Amino acid sequence: MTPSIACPVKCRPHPRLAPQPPAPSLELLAARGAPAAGELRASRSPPYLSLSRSADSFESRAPCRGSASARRARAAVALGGDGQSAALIAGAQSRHAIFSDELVRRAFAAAEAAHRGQVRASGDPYLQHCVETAALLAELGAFPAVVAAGLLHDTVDDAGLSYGFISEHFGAGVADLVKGVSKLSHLSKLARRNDTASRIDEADRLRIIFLAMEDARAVLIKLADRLHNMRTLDSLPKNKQQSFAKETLEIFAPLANQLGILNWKEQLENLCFKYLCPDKFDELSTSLTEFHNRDMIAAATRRLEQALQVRGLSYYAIYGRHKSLYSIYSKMARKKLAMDEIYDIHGVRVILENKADCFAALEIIHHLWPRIPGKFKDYINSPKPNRYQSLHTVVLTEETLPLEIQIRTRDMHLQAEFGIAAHWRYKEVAARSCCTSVSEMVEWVRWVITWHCQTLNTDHPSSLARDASSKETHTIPSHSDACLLSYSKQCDHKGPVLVILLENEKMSVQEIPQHWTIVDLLNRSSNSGMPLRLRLNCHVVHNWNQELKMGDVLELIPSTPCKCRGYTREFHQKFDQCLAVSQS
Ligand SMILES: Nc1nc2c(ncn2[C@@H]2O[C@H](COP(=O)(O)OP(=O)(O)OP(=O)(O)O)[C@@H](O)[C@H]2O)c(=O)[nH]1
Ligand SMILES: Nc1ncnc2c1ncn2[C@@H]1O[C@H](COP(=O)(O)OP(=O)(O)OP(=O)(O)O)[C@@H](O)[C@H]1O
Repeated sequence: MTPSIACPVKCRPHPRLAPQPPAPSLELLAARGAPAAGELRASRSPPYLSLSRSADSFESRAPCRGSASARRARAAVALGGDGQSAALIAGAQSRHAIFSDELVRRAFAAAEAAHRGQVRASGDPYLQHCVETAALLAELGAFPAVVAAGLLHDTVDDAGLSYGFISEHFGAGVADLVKGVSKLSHLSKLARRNDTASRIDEADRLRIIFLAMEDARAVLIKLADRLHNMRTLDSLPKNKQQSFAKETLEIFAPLANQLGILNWKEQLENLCFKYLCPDKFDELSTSLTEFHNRDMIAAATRRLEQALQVRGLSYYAIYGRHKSLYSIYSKMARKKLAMDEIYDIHGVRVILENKADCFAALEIIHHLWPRIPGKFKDYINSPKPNRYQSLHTVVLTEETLPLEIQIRTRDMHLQAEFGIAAHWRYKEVAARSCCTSVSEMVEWVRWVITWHCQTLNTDHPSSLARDASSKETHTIPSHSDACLLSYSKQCDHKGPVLVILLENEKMSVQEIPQHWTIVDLLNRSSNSGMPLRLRLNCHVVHNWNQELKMGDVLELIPSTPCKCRGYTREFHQKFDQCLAVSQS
């Protein structure tokens, strides 16, 4: 007898990565890649909420209110917040049980006190943004610490709470996450000011830095923050909408894709599309009504399940997805096609045990629906150069619409999702350079996120997540000092090092060889004279001969231009000595 839609499957761990997080089940992959059959979302339209915001940032900043907000936050943590917040927390709790968690409730109280009086441009309380950011993380199934950090993510930058305060009340783990999000926000702001998104290579490098310099969970929180901000972009002036949308399209949506959070990626892209090309967005949305059938995938999936059962063919998963509007638009532009020439607006995927079952399923499918000539591809017998394997066919359904069906084994599926044929890589990096160590690092982060969400995911429970008691026994894996995929100082990874250079508020993302020092970088990049001082990751630099590492932010604070070109090590040794003497 055929099993139900998705039985838990033991997945093969990626052979090159250590330590391995527990492998994700196909159920999870289905849940994250596309809704499982029977769980299809009612509409693929992006949820455009009507929250609005102010000009330069997403909130109206209150005057310097750090110490007062810290006092209120301290009181709120002790007392559990004030009565006014009851409706917001109750709303959040009704959506996600995690908002009843003790740590999360205290974080809510602290965020409420810290942001009290701050409003969005729409007039909505700022706290609403914090709650929505945390709710997005809760939807992914994040740990309480991550949800708490989501609630607190702006309290350091925008409400004057300190790292020490958060660490004292919520632990160093939560404080580190908040600090990480702050760093990412800072870099993102610089990137917007410098229009980094317009320079593809720099945008690529910036994403890599984001992944390399922070705990993957801080990136998750930043993504959730950006998704909610994109959903509430309406009241910003047009130029701000454009710069947020541009940055989101080039940096945050690809990040979500690399991390395997496809649902967020699609929402971000659709929102960017709406703000960047409003006319095209409206035109395609209208045309799509002709080619889009909300119920077709669920109906086709049911029919296919029944047919497989009748033939006694077991399968691991069957699920479908509607292609997003932005993906349709991109494919039309890339291939110069009209909408009626896009055959995968509706798609279904079937995952089976072995090759023979794949071909048997193909035969069943071709009996169920007439095939569209010229659309069958046998990547099982003829794998793509990147080792992607699958059978693809397009059939015409009862609704007289094309349906693309992909058929593969679970190993082929894991290869397509996590291996060299991984979707993010196949889509985005083919045309761009991406060194092996960076690819591996992204794979690692993706595994971590997948593992993290699977373990905790409450909306799509897996065999692992069902046992609530198992939650606390897992912590997110991290690189050991010896791990080659880590970019920590101790590691001797083989790829280039990416650092951020700030000069007069101008930011550039620089690729430098391993073991380069600050002096090496200055010699290469500066032509505007000798900087008076340097700051590395916000600390004044005394030793200019120190090596730079992945994700370092080097700030040049210039003095008057000087005619001498080049910075010799000897000069800097002397300079350092002078500095040391003057500071002693
Ligand atoms: N992960 C992954 N998916 C792939 C790869 N190649 C194809 N696919 C999937 O298969 C779908 C269709 O691929 P093909 O049958 O080769 O079709 P195509 O030549 O791209 O063009 P169309 O037939 O117009 O879609 C893509 O939209 C992807 O979903 C790959 O290398 N890696
Ligand atoms: N037939 C299908 N059934 C289920 N999921 C699919 C199917 N085709 C693609 N997907 C998944 O849906 C997500 C979004 O796919 P999308 O159509 O945007 O990109 P794509 O498949 O690479 O298409 P293309 O390159 O043709 O534009 C990806 O995770 C992809 O693996």
